[in-house]
Amino acid sequence: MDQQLDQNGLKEAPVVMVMVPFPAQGHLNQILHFSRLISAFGIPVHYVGSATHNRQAKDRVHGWDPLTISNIHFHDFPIPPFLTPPPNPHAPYRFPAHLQPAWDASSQIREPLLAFLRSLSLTSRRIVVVHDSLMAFAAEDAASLPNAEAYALNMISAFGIFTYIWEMIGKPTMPEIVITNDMSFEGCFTDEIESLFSRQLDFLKLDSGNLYNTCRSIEGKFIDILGEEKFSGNKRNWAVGPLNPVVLSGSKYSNQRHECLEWLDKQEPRSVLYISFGSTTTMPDDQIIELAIGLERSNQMFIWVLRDADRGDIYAGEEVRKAQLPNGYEERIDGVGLIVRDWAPQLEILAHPSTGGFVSHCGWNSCIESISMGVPIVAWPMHSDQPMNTVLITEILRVGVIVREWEQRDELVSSAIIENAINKLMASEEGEEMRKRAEELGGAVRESVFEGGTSRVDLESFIAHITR
Ligand SMILES: O=c1ccn([C@@H]2O[C@H](COP(=O)(O)OP(=O)(O)O[C@H]3O[C@H](CO)[C@@H](O)[C@H](O)[C@H]3O)[C@@H](O)[C@H]2O)c(=O)[nH]1
Repeated sequence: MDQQLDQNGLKEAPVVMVMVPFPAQGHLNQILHFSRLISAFGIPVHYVGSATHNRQAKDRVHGWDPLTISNIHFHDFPIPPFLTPPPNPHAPYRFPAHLQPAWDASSQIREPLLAFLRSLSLTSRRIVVVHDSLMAFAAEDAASLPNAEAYALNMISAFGIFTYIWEMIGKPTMPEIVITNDMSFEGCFTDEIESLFSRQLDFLKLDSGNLYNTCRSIEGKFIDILGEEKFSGNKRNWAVGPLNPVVLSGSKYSNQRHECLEWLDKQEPRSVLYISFGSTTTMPDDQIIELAIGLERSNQMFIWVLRDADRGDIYAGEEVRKAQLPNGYEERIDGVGLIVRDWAPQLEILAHPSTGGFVSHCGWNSCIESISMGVPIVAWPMHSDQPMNTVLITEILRVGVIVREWEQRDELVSSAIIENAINKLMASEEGEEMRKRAEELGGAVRESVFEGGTSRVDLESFIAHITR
């Protein structure tokens, strides 16, 4: 925003935005994509975090290059050293509890953040703090300054947020919603993360409004419900998603195209299944074997990203487990399947015309990236909001099939179950209908971010509000 003249003809400092992300890939990513959208309005954006998490966010972004945007400024704040243990493939639950030390240490950015906000406060007309809903202390810090205000950027689906609040307020009857038995967060989190959520509740009351990474064509009904007083306490809401670019250009990877994209170029349209479980899933060895066999028996072409969950510090350099595949597997699948063990360009893979389906744990980024590229999903939820996203994908939007019900989460999923779910999506009439619905929905979602689309209108309304 250019500097403006106030009524005395003096130059007013601009509105500036400070982004406060939560240090996990699926969160760093969304707030960085949001920074790109905001910076396009000429508003200076300050993205704050520890050096390692800022580096991670920049290194892994897909679809655009943050270093080409001069009004996004990264600030490395000191945090105490933290343990960065490997994920435990044999833990009794799939939640990535090994990330807890990184999350605990990152709460220590509060002190440098407050000092930074105070200094900006002296030179800016207004500071707009946009924080992850898990870093809501930033709302209290904003409230301590005369010219700052805070907004929560919600990183999960509106349906997921609705269900979470609805369970918390005692599951009131809601005639406009079909309530099903699988609408519950039971077994999704550890006690530590539940306690982190509860610590945010008082801070969140200090926010001036809520931003959502979703759009009306995906979940208009739930966006409306979240606008009701009992859900948002009369705060303003803006649904500005998908935050990921829907047209990919200027990627920092464009000069060094990943080999899997070259391989995709050679395949038939919509023929390839993409398999990836995000950045927080670690499967035990026996489950990896069943998945390998199920994939092979499905006779589909595939790209499988076979990685463990991230560590708290992805640059710490400790050894990474190399998951074992059945004997001779990689030779047998040569020409049919590709195993990727490094960081895959997911957004580019989903946008590629040869990609026809996605076996996903249903993290919200994966869901909204897949929906915005028109790719249907084989849903295999592991923890957190993923079971709720599965309900949204398979029952509400009907753009996917489920691998196994959430109640069976502790059981080994056999190769036969995996093979059936894959073939239902990739090689059945029902799957074809889902693919058509996914393509239509993708088209509507992409339109929503262009001129006149609902998410664009909400984004412009948010900009008008903060620059008032
Ligand atoms: O090789 C890879 C693996 C992942 N990704 C990207 O990494 C992100 C992964 O995010 P997501 O699909 O949301 O999964 P998680 O990493 O598991 O995300 C966590 O954060 C999300 C946002 O709160 C929640 O919805 C999830 O349940 C939670 O596990 C996506 O943008 C992917 O495109 C890649 O680009 N390449």
